Amino acid sequence: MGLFDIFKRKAKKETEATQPDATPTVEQATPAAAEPASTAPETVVTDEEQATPVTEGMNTVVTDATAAEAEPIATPADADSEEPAAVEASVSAAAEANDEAPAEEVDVAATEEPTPAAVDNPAPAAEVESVSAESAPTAVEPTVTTTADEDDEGDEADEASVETKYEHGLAKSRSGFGERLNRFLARFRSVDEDFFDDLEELMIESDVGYEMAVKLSDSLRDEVKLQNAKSSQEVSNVIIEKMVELYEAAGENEQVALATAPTGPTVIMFVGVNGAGKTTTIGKLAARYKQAGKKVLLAAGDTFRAGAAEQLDVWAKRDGVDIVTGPENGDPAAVVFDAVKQAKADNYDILLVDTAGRLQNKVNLMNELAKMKRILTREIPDAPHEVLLVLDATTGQNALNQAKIFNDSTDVTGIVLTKLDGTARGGIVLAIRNELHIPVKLVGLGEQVSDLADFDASDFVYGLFKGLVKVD
Ligand SMILES: Nc1nc2c(ncn2[C@@H]2O[C@H](COP(=O)(O)OP(=O)(O)OP(=O)(O)O)[C@@H](O)[C@H]2O)c(=O)[nH]1
Repeated sequence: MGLFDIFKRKAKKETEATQPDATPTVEQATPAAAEPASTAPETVVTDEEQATPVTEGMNTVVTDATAAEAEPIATPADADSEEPAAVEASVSAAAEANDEAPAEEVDVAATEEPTPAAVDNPAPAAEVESVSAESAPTAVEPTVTTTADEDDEGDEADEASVETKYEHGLAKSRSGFGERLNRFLARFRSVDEDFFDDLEELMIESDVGYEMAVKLSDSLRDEVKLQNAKSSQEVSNVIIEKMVELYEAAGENEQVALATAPTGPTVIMFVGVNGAGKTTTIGKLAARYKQAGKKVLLAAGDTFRAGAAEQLDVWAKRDGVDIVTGPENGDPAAVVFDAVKQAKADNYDILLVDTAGRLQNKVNLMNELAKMKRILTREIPDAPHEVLLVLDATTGQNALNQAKIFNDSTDVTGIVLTKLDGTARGGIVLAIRNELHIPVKLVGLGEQVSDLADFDASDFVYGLFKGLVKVD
């Protein structure tokens, strides 16, 4: 679906939602007020005086009062609060880009794969903890039960709540992008080489990646479409429209829905560096499955980081799901083995496997992940059904480098992009699609249990550009 279709559909839904009855109100009768609140300015930038003045260190002003109210523009301090993405070659180095510096590095190669005997009798290694829903603390989100009659209404409400999550979660990116776009448009005089240089800079600052930035400016150059764009609003629309076109083209045939096992437990393995949000994502996803009536088991496969199993245990209790843990510094493969056995024997629907996030080098990482996968596959031939790489969106290009390393180590089937709410550069989604061709399947839009959403390209695009695109 094209950019303007998305915006028209969403704007229509919003209008319907805000105008429940057909009786025109005084506000509706006024053309200006009938305009969606998100409407971006139609500023014709023709000379110095008319250009929106942008001063480093000051808030950029959106010239249209309505848009300014709806979309407060981030201060440069906000937008620039993230460290410039450093290019790191090793997994350890990439892990250091995260705020939380884990204490230890573990040489997994030194850890023996469990011998068949050990695997057959791994009793001392792991501990299965059953958490009854009654004894568990109340989950952050209330369980919603619906009758069949309420299903349609429920679906609409769910859809609306997902859209709202995206809108709120992407507020920082939207204002960051808006601020950069305003700065760019303030400099816009004519479509010349400086224009394309500035455009590439704008895109790179927004984390869309160098390749995507160049692709975008090249395709705009080719089309010379911008030659006809007279106002800053038209220029802005053309740029965003082209970006969405390239984004959609790069994602053809991507399967974004999470895979499920045809029979038996669905096994999902989570990989990624420490601090990316693996545990939190597992906790959020477990809550979601539990609410959908599934029997869920967690495997605390990160035995190396002190406190990792405890952190997952807190989520298990909160969600009212079961967990298999092992001793600290024990063999994670033994935990995985116990968990998959348990999942099969006790008819669990879902097994979510946490893994270590920090290993000494790529070879160790590869060995460790391969070992876990082998154990899962031995017990359930088509498992793991998903290997989800958890990436922290605030680490920008570093997240891309991590993705390349992990993808070399194990076949990643999808990406969970966390902390999108914490970045002013949501363009990372475009870079991932363009450079990695691994589908983003889930997005983290906050720290609460409900702040996890299936990735939806339309909701994402709307959340990112709302207020910057004008639909006639
Ligand atoms: N704002 C925000 N914070 C998040 C999100 N996902 C995770 N976090 C936070 O990120 C921090 C790290 O998350 P964890 O789940 O512990 O990360 P991890 O990858 O499991 O890290 P290790 O346990 O060290 O391997 C926590 O403070 C989480 O609350 C998100 O989508 N948005």
